[in-house]
Amino acid sequence: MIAEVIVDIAAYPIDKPFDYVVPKEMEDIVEPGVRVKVPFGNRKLLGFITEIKDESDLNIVKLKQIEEILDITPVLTKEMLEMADWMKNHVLCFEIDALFAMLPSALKAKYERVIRLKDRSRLVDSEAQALFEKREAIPLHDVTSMKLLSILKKYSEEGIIEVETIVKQKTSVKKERILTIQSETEISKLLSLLSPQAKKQKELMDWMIGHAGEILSAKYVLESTGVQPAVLNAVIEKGAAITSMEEVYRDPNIVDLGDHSVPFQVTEEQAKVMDALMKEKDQPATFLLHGVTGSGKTEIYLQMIQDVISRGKEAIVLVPEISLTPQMNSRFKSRFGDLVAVMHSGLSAGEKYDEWRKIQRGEVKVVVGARSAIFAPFTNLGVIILDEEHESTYKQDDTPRYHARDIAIWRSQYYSCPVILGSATPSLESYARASKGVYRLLTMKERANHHPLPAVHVVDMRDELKNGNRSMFSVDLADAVRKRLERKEQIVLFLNKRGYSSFVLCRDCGTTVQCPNCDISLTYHRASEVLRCHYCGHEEHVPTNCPECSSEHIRFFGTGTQKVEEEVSKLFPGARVLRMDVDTTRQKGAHEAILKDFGDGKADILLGTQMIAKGLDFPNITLVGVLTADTTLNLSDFRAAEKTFQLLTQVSGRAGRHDKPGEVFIQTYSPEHYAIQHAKNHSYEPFYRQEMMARKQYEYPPFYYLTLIQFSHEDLMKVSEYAGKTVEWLRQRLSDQSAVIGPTAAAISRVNNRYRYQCLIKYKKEIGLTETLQQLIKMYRTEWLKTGLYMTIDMDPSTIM
Ligand SMILES: Nc1ncnc2c1ncn2[C@@H]1O[C@H](COP(=O)(O)OP(=O)(O)OP(=O)(O)O)[C@@H](O)[C@H]1O
Ligand SMILES: [Zn+2]
Ligand SMILES: [Zn+2]
Repeated sequence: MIAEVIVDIAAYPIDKPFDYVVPKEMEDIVEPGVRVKVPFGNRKLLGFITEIKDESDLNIVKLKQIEEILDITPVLTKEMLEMADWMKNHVLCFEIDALFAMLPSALKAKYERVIRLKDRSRLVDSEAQALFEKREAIPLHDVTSMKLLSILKKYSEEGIIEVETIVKQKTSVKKERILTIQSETEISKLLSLLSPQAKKQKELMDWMIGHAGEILSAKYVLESTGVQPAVLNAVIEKGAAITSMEEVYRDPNIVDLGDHSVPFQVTEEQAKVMDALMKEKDQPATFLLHGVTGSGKTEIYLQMIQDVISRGKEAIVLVPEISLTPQMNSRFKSRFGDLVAVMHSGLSAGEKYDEWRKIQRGEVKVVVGARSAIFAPFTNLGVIILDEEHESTYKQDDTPRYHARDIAIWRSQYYSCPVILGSATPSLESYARASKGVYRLLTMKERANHHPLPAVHVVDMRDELKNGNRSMFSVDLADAVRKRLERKEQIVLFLNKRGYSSFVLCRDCGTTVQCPNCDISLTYHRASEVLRCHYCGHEEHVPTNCPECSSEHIRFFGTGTQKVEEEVSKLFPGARVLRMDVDTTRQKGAHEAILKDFGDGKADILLGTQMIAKGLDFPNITLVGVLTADTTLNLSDFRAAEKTFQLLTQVSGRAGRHDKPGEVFIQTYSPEHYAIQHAKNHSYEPFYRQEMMARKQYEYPPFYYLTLIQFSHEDLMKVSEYAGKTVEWLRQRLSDQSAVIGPTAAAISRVNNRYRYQCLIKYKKEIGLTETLQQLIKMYRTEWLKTGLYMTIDMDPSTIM
């Protein structure tokens, strides 16, 4: 018996499975989707069995043997193996990269595997009985008899045993110090021996007498009594309590934001949409649900999923970045409870693996998660939903460079179930497809409560400057804020993008302080008084003199959220502000905590970046202020206008969602720009038409396809040489239907001391492009890589910067 194995060796020039001989005794156990350890050269590698066959085309004598089996039941389904086969050509990656993308990281390396006994009474084989005699769990590694392994495989399928992966977390398992307080008599005895100077210890022991015999966490004791840890330790040492470390259950933090647990009576528009969906609930159809902000798209998702669950099927819901939308989480949990798993980047490897297992075992029916949740190992999918489908986070910018939407559509065909792409501002691509009838367009033009969309005012900041207002608040916005503060209503202040916004500038010579490794300005962090590079992590102190001209007139410039916060406290003394940005949300659960506080009315103003633009649904928000609309507009990217329009529409949509009417102020230096004007009027379609004309004229998607090839090298000459070679090579091979543009230096021309170049292929139809690029990759991996060059190919770049 021969197994085809995809091995974990990404630097290899060719992407193909290798044949291995299956040792006789393993024959009953191996099957596609199982992980194995195999010899490769003089190394041992992790691999996946993709196929079992009787014979090899190669000389059997030369074939090596599988060395070890890591799973007794497959971790990859047949569907995943097929999907990987499709992905490697679709996104130009190696099959192994596709397979790894589908699994939680816990299964990517070789972690310890443990067989756990679940039902002793059904252990019938004497060998198995002997194995588990006196033990509930044994390392899989210890089972060397293949006969025994094949018995265990059968048990595992029948649910008598279970194989678990023990994940050794870098941060170690979450443990808490637990105290068992001694009896009253014991503590009284200790008290009598205490020296009279030890007042604090006496205080603590007195408190403990009131809690004699209780089991409490050390944290609780410290918080309740206010004593220092040293005092607690001294008392424990004397014997007033016994301590132990106990593991706390890993539970992805979901804050209950008080959501409806029963379905709403649908509105007329919602009912129409539901009807259309229900008619094709068994069809692999892709729907584009275009509904204005607050139209109740989430309610559609919830009711659709309710139906899917009632038919015994499963649902995947993707959200752009779940840690940014705790409200979504909370809504799904309150409707479906324990049937929901969550998957996002904020979870530890262990938590992710726990959630993944819940899905694989069929314990949950719904997964709500970020991009990679599209690979959730469900086997009976009934619907796949992408909320905010226009978001660029659905595209992975690293190998494998897949778009979750494409994977969703592939899976929907596999299971013959619908895909719902939802957005108030669909991507141009999706809307164009819907207009052509490739997707079904469903529209909701009204808010669920029939209230109007908020009134949007565009403020020309050039006029403010002319009138001598140098503040970042226009007179009108400042007035509006004051009114809300008086009326005790809530305000969202949105600062477009943090990155470039806060840098150090010399007022005499105009120099900005640059990263020594990258071609970009350093960002100023006020809290720690340092300059930091967001590309390579370089950090330095703020200089007192300009590095170029030595002038002392060097100061930070721009509008970071911290600076806005300071200005707010000056302009609106007494206003309570919550700031939500990368700095304030570093800690786990911080997003949820900030939103909960805001929802509970503990602040008047929520100030933040991109992460507050989406998904917020709070009744008391009546004013949204966009401090700087222009940042995204000025990006040298063909999607700049689209991104600006989307962002402004989304953030405006946070205002006036419930009974109180909303108002929005957009501050800009280019008020006449069509992206801003159409956002002001909430007019998606006119924006779409105008933007489509521009795309057509400049030959960009969705009229043309793009492939971006990027190069980097420590040596500037080398990188431009290889980029040039590639362009020549491609021009010789591609038809004259395609344009190869470049080579040019990338917008950020140096990162981490590597110079960056790129070229762009624009085409409408290019048969054989994939094969040509695969040849290019082979050439790169066999020859160019050795010279220190890196090359990446993106068949559907989300940006070309
Ligand atoms: N049929 C309904 N009856 C009453 N209230 C509803 C109904 N449907 C939705 N709502 C409420 O209307 C508000 C807006 O709905 P939802 O958040 O689902 O909108 P959305 O389309 O997802 O908006 P956005 O794109 O801005 O996130 C929510 O508070 C929701 O609870
Ligand atoms: Zn200077
Ligand atoms: Zn840098």
